[in-house]
Amino acid sequence: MTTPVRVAVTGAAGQIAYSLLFRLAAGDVFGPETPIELSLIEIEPAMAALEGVAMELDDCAFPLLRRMELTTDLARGFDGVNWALLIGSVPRKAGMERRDLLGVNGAIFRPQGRALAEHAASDVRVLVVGNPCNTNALIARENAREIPAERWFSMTRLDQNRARTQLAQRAGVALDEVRTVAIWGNHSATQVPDYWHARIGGKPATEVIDDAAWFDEHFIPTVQQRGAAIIKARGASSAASAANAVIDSVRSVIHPSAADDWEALGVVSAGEYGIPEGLFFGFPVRSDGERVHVVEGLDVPEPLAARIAVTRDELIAERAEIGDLLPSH
Ligand SMILES: NC(=O)C1=CN([C@@H]2O[C@H](COP(=O)(O)OP(=O)(O)OC[C@H]3O[C@@H](n4cnc5c(N)ncnc54)[C@H](O)[C@@H]3O)[C@@H](O)[C@H]2O)C=CC1
Ligand SMILES: O=C([O-])CC(=O)C(=O)O
Repeated sequence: MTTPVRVAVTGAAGQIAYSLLFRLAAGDVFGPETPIELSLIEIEPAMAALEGVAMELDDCAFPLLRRMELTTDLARGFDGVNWALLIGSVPRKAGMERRDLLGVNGAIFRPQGRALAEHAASDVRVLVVGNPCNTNALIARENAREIPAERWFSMTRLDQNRARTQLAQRAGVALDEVRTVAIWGNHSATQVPDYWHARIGGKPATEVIDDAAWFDEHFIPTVQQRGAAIIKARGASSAASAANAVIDSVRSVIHPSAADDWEALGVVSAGEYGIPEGLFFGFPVRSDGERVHVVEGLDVPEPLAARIAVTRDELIAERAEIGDLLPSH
């Protein structure tokens, strides 16, 4: 029998988790042969709601779901986990930028980093979703340096999915015609949805969509501002699409990438494309099914370089704000 995968989900009674957990337990991420043990982590006021979610999971009678642990205790919650999906945190409201959440959310990720280093399985991989996700990931990782850099990710996949859909709709083609869409930098309004390298039906997107102004004036701002547009329309931040992006992110790490495509993930910079080492930066990445690598050697035209510099500087500024959450303090 296949060994069960043990997955911790923080914020397990929240909106994103409510769209995620049922798909995880159904096998959408690790496949129909892999049993799953869920470690559902919440804060005390949400434990009653979490009991309700767990009852619903029970009531689905998922054959793959072997065990559930419901806890507020990080040592218990992260014990032996192979994956940690760090979602639990406060979402922004209309009028806020994600970075405005650093004060309230940043402190969550320091003890979580420590507990992961002390209790998780030796092969643990961590995906940070709670915003601002790149810098929250930095806080967790800096407090858990025992976990190798290549096992940490922050989520930019929702931006990539948004970008692919915008391109497919504008070109009037099926989604799987759209390939090699990169998201550079921060999961914020400075992110760079990259149309320069995107391909549609095997050709450069800029050849297929013969409307140069559309890319800068519509495509980039639409993707950068999509989260805010959803908050305005729904009165709450994106949840089902975020959960879907969590599933896509994990799958893109554990499965080899398609030969003619790449994925979007925030990873720890090793200095690629001149990004300072240690920052969590959205890059185009490829996986061999075990390990994720940044796609290197892409030409970076000047307008793209200028935009990458803006999002890089924002991440440097965010890092400067969280000094007291780093381990030397
Ligand atoms: N990276 C991305 O692409 C996206 C990130 N997000 C972010 O994901 C986060 C969660 O969003 P939602 O699920 O909609 O929020 P939500 O408010 O519905 O749920 C958050 C849950 O986290 C729990 N929580 C708070 N502090 C916690 C802690 N210290 N430990 C464990 N659980 C804790 C809360 O009790 C709540 O149940 C937000 O920060 C949001 O901005 C949302 C969409 C996309
Ligand atoms: O915009 C937000 O606050 C939630 C989020 O990260 C997204 O939808 O991309």
